[in-house]
Amino acid sequence: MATDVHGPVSPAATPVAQAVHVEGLTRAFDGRAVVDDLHLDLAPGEFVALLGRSGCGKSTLLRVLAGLDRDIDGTVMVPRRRGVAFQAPRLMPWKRVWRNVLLGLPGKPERALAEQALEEVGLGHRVNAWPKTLSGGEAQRVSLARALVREPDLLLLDEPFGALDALTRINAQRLVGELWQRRGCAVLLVTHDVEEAVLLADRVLVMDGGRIAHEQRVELDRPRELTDPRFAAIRADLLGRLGVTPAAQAA
Ligand SMILES: Nc1ncnc2c1ncn2[C@@H]1O[C@H](COP(=O)(O)OP(=O)(O)OP(=O)(O)O)[C@@H](O)[C@H]1O
Repeated sequence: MATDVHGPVSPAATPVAQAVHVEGLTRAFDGRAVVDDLHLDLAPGEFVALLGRSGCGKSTLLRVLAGLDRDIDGTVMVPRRRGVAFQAPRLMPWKRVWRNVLLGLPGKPERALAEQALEEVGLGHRVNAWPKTLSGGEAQRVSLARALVREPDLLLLDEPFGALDALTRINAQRLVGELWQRRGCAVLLVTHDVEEAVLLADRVLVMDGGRIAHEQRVELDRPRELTDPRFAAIRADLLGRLGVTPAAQAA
């Protein structure tokens, strides 16, 4: 796996067999460290969800891992092949769907690549559509196809289902779970939704104070059942760590 390194490489950070290796990462804005001496490793093919209160630095961390923000201290090692999808699909309205999927790829990529990726997200019939004719869920799937067309070893998802209605969201979650199992890439999913995190991830991280404050492995078989008491227990524990009281959970 070809690796990108941002920041100085410390002797300890020789290319370990990890999809992500972060050592002592700090990102400050106006003298305030939003990410503060953070350490993080993701194994190849591991699905990790990242939770945390609003403003705790999740998106900042994701942008650094995506290589969109390099104004950092510490060391970040990530695969060269990365795909990113954000809450807003960020499609270019003047380009047809297939061209949006190929956006930013080097050289002159074949249209067939976009068609394949769109097929994979269930949008084979929308290849020629204009973005404005897509539903919110479809636009989000185009954005996923754009991430997949890069054959990523690491998929970075920043609340990709945040703006979707409940039913579309459930379908999108299922799709991401299937894509992950088929592709075998590592995934880091930033979400506010504890249930979504426990449903999809091998490991759930809670960020607080600019660091990973808690880590929870989810060792339940897939597909996971919301009604499984073990699921409910993990969910309740994570909600508690996010400051949601048992009374509020029951409401
Ligand atoms: N470019 C920037 N300039 C100044 N401050 C910033 C910048 N980007 C982020 N911040 C600040 O960093 C903090 C963390 O922001 P970030 O978006 O990473 O949080 P988050 O955990 O993703 O929040 P949310 O869950 O609400 O999306 C916030 O206080 C935010 O205002």
